[in-house]
Amino acid sequence: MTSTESKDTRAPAAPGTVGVLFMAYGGPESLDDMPGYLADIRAGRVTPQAVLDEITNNYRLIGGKSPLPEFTRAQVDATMRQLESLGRPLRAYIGMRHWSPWIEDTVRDMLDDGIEQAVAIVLAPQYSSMSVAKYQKKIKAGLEMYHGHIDFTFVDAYHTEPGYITALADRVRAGIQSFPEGEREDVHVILSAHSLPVRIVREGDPYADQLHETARLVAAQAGLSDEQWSWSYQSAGRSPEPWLGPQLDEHLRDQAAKGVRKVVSVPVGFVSDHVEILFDIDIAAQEVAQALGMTLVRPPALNTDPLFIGTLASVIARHLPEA
Ligand SMILES: C=CC1=C(C)c2cc3[nH]c(cc4nc(cc5[nH]c(cc1n2)c(C)c5CCC(=O)O)C(CCC(=O)O)=C4C)c(C)c3C=C
Ligand SMILES: [Fe+2]
Ligand SMILES: [Fe+2]
Repeated sequence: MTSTESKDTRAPAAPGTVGVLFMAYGGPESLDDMPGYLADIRAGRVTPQAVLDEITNNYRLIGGKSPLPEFTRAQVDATMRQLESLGRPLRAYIGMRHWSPWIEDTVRDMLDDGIEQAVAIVLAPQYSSMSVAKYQKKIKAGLEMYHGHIDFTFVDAYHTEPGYITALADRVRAGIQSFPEGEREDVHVILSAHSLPVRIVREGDPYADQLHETARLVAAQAGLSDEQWSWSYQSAGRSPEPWLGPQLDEHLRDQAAKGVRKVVSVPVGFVSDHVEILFDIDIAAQEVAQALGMTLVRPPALNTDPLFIGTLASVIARHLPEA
């Protein structure tokens, strides 16, 4: 069954069918969704009007909605097609953390379908108490809310999976090759990911370490020397406490001060196009780079790259209960 099949037309699952629950951040499907979407992300705290206006405008500039739900559905369908070769009865489900289809509602659908065993994976390769752990808590909340039991196996992280690393290294190489041959030696690669409050990492969160591990593997596989690449965070939230840095805009300024004029930007923590790439890099960071006299190239996001889809399929296959 594909991820797009409607709940109304879905038959009960055959006995022994294993549910595969793909979870993603969620995104507004129109500008009207913005206040509700932000209220959920901000856990009900009122979003100041200026912040709401700014973020709404960012979405307007990338087409008035988040492309994340569509890319998520495409990733899920492609992964399930690969998993068909296992010859096992599997059924795909999608649950979003901050927008519909909400994880809790999807868990209810799984219970209604008679699913008893399931694998849950987040479309984010690095584990954090602020991301993956929160998705997993929502599954537990759904089971409590609907008074059911499903034996879930959780995928916590897959940040060193070879297919994922190769797909990113391919992007680094493609970005460098987009410059004329004689200029490629001067290209600097910036690998980045969503920032997190410093406090969370000080409390022992593995997110930053896992990101650095991913980045080192990607740089090594792309054959970059230590001078040819650097690390940056991006998309820090608008809260007063310190977030992990350097932020992409200040990092670009530092690199420009060192004489860098050609940049390849590869966000490694995001697996599909959404506002943190399409606005934060393609518009905001691009503007900073241009003002600094830099050329910034951002290769395509992973989306349905076969290497990445193969990674998802293999990670899920390894977490399936014994047949
Ligand atoms: C590991 C941590 C986080 C990841 C990964 C992440 C991905 C991610 N975020 C957005 C969009 C928004 N995030 C916002 C706030 C926000 N994000 C995180 C953490 C991660 N996000 C935190 C801790 C916060 C702060 C929440 C709070 O209590 O205020 C926001 C709100 C506006 C803002 O503060 O900038 C948006 C929008 C996407 C699309 C995404 C990856 C798919
Ligand atoms: Fe976020
Ligand atoms: Fe964010």
